[in-house]
Amino acid sequence: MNFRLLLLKRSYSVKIPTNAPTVSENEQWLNHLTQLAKYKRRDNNGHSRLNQFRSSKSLINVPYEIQPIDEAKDYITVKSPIENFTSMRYLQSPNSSTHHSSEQGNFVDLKIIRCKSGKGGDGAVSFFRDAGRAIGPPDGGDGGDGGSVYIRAATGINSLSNIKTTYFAGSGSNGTSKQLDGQRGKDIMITVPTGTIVRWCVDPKQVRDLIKKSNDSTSIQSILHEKKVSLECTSEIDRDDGEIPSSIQLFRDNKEPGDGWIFKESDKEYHLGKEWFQKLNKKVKLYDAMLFDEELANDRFPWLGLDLSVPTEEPICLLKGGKGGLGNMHFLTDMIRNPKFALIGRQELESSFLLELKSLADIGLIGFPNAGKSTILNKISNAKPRIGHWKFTTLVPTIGTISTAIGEPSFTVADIPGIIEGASDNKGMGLEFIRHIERSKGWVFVVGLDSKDPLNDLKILMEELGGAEKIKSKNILVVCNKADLTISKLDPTEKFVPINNFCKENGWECLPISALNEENIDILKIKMKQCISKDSKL
Ligand SMILES: Nc1nc2c(ncn2[C@@H]2O[C@H](COP(=O)(O)OP(=O)(O)OP(=O)(O)O)[C@@H](O)[C@H]2O)c(=O)[nH]1
Repeated sequence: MNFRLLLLKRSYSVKIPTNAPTVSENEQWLNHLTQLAKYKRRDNNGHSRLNQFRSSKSLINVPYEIQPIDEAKDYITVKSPIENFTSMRYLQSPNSSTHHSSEQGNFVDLKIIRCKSGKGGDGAVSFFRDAGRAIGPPDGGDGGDGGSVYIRAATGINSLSNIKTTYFAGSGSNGTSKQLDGQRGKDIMITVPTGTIVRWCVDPKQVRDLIKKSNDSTSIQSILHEKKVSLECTSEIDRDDGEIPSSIQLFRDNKEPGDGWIFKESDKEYHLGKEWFQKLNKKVKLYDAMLFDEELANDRFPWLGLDLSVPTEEPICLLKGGKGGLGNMHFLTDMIRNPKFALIGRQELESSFLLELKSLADIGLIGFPNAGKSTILNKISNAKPRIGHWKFTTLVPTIGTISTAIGEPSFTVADIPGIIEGASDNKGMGLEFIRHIERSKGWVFVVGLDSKDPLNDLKILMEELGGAEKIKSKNILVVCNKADLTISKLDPTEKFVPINNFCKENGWECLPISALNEENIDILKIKMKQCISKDSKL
C-alpha cells in the first residue's frame, strides 16, 4: 500500500471522534424502526398514532356538549365547568379583602403556577473536515434534552409564600460538529410544604381574558360555572360510576411526524422529491411516532391531582423536557452518503397548576367568630394566635402543637377563621379554610355560652360543614366555652344542659370550659387526645 495513503488513513482514524454510529448501525436502527408494527398497522387502517397527532389548542370557551367516545381514540373528552379548574379566590382582585385574607403575614395557602419544561436542542448538520479531505463523513451531534420540571414536598415549610408564579426549565443546547451532543437543559425543582395538593388548572390569564370579554352584568362565578373546559382524558372503569377520567392528557406543539427536519443547502422541496429521502422519511416518521407515543404516555396529570401529604422521597416529574433532535451522523447509510439534514428537538410542555396547602393538623377547631377558639389554642399549646374582641381576628389558620405528658406523643390542633351561617354559600369567609381541617381526624366544635342560643349555633355550624353525613366521618368533641360568664350572669344549666343532651343523643362528648380562666383546660387536652386516639372514622 502507498505509504502516504497509509499515513493519511492512520491520522484519519486517530482524529475522528468515536461518538458517531457506523453505517451498519444506522441501517440496523432504521430497519428496526420499520418493524414497529403497532405504528404501521394502525397507520394502514387509518387510526394510527400519526393520525392522532395533534397540537394543544385553547382549552376554554368551548360550547358545552358531551362528546361521544371515539372508539379509535385512547381518550374520552371531558367537558367540565372552568370553576373546577381555577380558584375564585385567586382570580379576585388584589384589593378584595378575601384575597388578602389568605396572605396575612407570610402565610399563603393557595398559588397558581405556570410551568414550562425545556425544548429539546436541534441536531446538527456537519461533516468531518481535516487537511486531508474537504468533506468527510457526517459528524453533526444530537441536540441536548430539554430540562424537566419536578415537584417535591418537604417538611419544615408551612406556607406557599416562597413559591414563584413561573417555573421554566432550560432548553437543551443544539448539537454541534465533531459529534458533540448539546448540553441538557437545566431541570427545575419546586419544593412545597408537605400537605400541598397539586391540581391541573386553566391558565389564569386565559380565564381573566374570558371574564373581561363577558358581559359586565354577569358575575364571575356564573361565568366560571357556565363556561366549560374541554379535556382529553384517559379513563378507567369504576364499579359504581362506570367510565371515569383517570388523568388529563397534555399535548406538545410538535411538528407533524416526518416534518421535523432541518435542511442545509438544498431545501425541503428538493429532498421530498428524492426517492432515497422519501424512503428514509417513511422510517423516521415511525421514529417520530414512537417519540410521540412515549410523550403521550408521560405527559399525563392525575385527574384528581397529586396529594403530597407525606414528604416525597423521589421528586415527581410534572413536565418532562423535550427530547433532543438527532444530528446528521445518524442518517449516513449505504444510500445516503451526504445527509445534509438533521432533526429538530421535540417541543416543551407548558401548563398551569393550582397549589393548595392543606394543613395536616390532627384536630380542627370549628366555631363562630368570637367563640374563643384562638384563646383555647393559646392556652393549650405553644401557638400564639391573634385574640381580639372583634370578629374574624383569625384570618389564617394557626397550628399549635400540644403535649400532654413527657414521653407521650404530641398532637396538632388547627385554629381556622370563624364560620358563619351561610358560609357554605360563600358568606363571611366562606368555607375557604375548611381545607385545613378536612384531613383532621377530630373536629372540635367550640360554642360560646355568651351567645343567645349556643345549641342553635352548634347545629348551624354542623350544617354549614356538610351536615350529618360529613360529621359521621369525624371524631367529634363539643366545647362550651365562656362558662365563667354563664356562672356569674345566668343559670349555668340554662344553656349548657340542652347542648349536653343533644351531644349525648348523638354520642359526642361535651365539655364546659373557660379558656380565659383556664378552667377545664387540662381535661380538654385529655379529651382532645382521646378524640384522635379513637378509631379513625375516615
Ligand atoms: N369571658 C370569657 N371570654 C373569653 C373566653 N375565651 C375567650 N374569650 C374572649 O372572647 C373574645 C374572642 O376570643 P378569640 O379567642 O379571639 O375568639 P375566636 O373564636 O378565635 O374569634 P375569631 O378569630 O373571630 O374566629 C376575646 O375577647 C377573648 O378574650 C372565656 O372563656 N371567657
